[in-house]
Amino acid sequence: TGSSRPQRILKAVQKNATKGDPQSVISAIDYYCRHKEWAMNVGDDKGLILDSVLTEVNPSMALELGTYCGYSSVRIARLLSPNSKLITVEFNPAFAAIARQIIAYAGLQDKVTIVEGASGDLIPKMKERFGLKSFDFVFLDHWKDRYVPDTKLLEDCGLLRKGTVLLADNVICPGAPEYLKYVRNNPRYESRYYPSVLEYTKAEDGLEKSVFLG
Ligand SMILES: O=C(NCCCCc1cc2cnccc2s1)c1cc(-c2ccc(F)cc2)cc(O)c1O
Ligand SMILES: [Mg+2]
Repeated sequence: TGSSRPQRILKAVQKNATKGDPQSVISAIDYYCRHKEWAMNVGDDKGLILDSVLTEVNPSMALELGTYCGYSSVRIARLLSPNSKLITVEFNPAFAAIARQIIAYAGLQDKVTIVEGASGDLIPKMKERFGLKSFDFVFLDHWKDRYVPDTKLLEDCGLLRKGTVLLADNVICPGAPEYLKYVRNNPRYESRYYPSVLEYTKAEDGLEKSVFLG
């Protein structure tokens, strides 16, 4: 049994990035996934949009659904103010283990909590587990058919507040058509589409930003 793709990504970070330097970790992953082997990170094109939305929101409490190798966790956490936190949820324990090491290599372990499990099970437990009122920012990057049920779950669990920003990856490729319908036809959301490309390719993809109006 050889190494996994996430393990090879971790190796590339350890070889090419500088410990404690988040930007060098991001660049090392982007270089590896563009020139050696593709992987489902949000990537550098959509990453710039993620950065700009994050800088605008400046969240104290952020949630990410879908950690994978921790690429977007590093992108998000590097821009958080002191004392702000990111909770990131990953279903696959092997992915979570790699992400923990990549986030630590970037020096961001104090800002990021990785939680393993299914979003549908974990979201209802978040308030009590983390003593939080609500999220200021949510990045959806997990199973595309979970975007709608989990958004409804976040609403029902009182984890969204007036002004919470949801940012969804892959709304074109692989696609989240039900989610686009849900947020675009819902008076409780103000939505905007940011056109871009699928990570490391020329295929069309984009991010949907939706502000919860309460
Ligand atoms: O599937 C994608 N991401 C989700 C996988 C994570 C599964 C989880 C479920 C779950 C449940 N609960 C909690 C945490 C989690 S994490 C994905 C796929 C592509 C892609 C793949 C092939 C292709 F040809 C073109 C695009 C691109 C992307 O940017 C993606 O994000
Ligand atoms: Mg994605």
